[in-house]
Amino acid sequence: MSIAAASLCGRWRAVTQTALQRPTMRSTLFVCVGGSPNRMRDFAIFIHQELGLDGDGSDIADICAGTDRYSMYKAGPVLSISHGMGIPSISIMLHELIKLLHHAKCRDVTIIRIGTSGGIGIEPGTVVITDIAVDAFFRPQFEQVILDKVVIRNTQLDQKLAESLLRCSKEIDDFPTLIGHTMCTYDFYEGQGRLDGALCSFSKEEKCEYLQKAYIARVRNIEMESSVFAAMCHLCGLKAAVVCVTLLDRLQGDQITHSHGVLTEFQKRPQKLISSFIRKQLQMCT
Ligand SMILES: O=P(O)(O)O[C@H]1O[C@H](CO)[C@@H](O)[C@H]1O
Ligand SMILES: O=c1cc[nH]c(=O)[nH]1
Repeated sequence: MSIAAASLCGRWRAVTQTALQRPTMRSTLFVCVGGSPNRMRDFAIFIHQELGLDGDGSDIADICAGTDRYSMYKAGPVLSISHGMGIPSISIMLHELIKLLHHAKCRDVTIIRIGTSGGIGIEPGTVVITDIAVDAFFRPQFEQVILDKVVIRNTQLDQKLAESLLRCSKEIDDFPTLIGHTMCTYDFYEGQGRLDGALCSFSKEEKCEYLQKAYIARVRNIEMESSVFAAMCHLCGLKAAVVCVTLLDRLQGDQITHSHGVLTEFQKRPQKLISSFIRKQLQMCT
């Protein structure tokens, strides 16, 4: 365990056990993760208000304030944690989180990544619930190098949870939501077939051909964490989902051109869906 995680352990145990012991909340803990510390703070405040907890939540404290590697907030039975960008970053956070959940004896944990992504052939603003994460070759697997060996791990997410989330989205009906494959890459630019990075070694035609192949392989969005997230949660027996809004349609271009206001509203969509889902799970009225 890293120093950051070790110093958190006592506090974490108190935090998670309080959540588990709340009689009205039942023994359910929801962990929501996403790249940006600000987004995850906003989500913590939003869910605090949605759950009708005391106050407006604006004084919520970062449980991980001792490190700037990630932020963690607690609102009732919900933990909201940032993980940075990319597989190595989320993987470190998940190792530490899963150990802490274990030491705190947490049971019945549902973990959901709420993020952003690039869509393929779907309207920008669509929320994609991932059924399986695939790699850049459209294979449903995550390759973990351990010592000098490549270990292949399963990237299947919880199908029942994905279907429950889709049902929940139909009740909100404010924005399009679908279930599809999510491609997880190691890079935002060349790794996602962008022509506008500092380096680019392929033509527009090659890029279009690749993204069309992805669409045919049932990939509906691209992001950078889902495969290791799915693999680690699957191996550790955590019920997990990935719910990402698409900021653009990659078949139309590479640059995110919507206004700040539109993008802010898009980023709220997975949060609204997850809030509605959590409220239902806790059997609160919508
Ligand atoms: O919206 P978040 O959770 O930050 O995730 C997406 O955004 C980042 C790229 O801008 C990558 O980490 C990608 O997975
Ligand atoms: O195109 C995009 C948008 C958000 N995040 C990604 O990884 N890719």
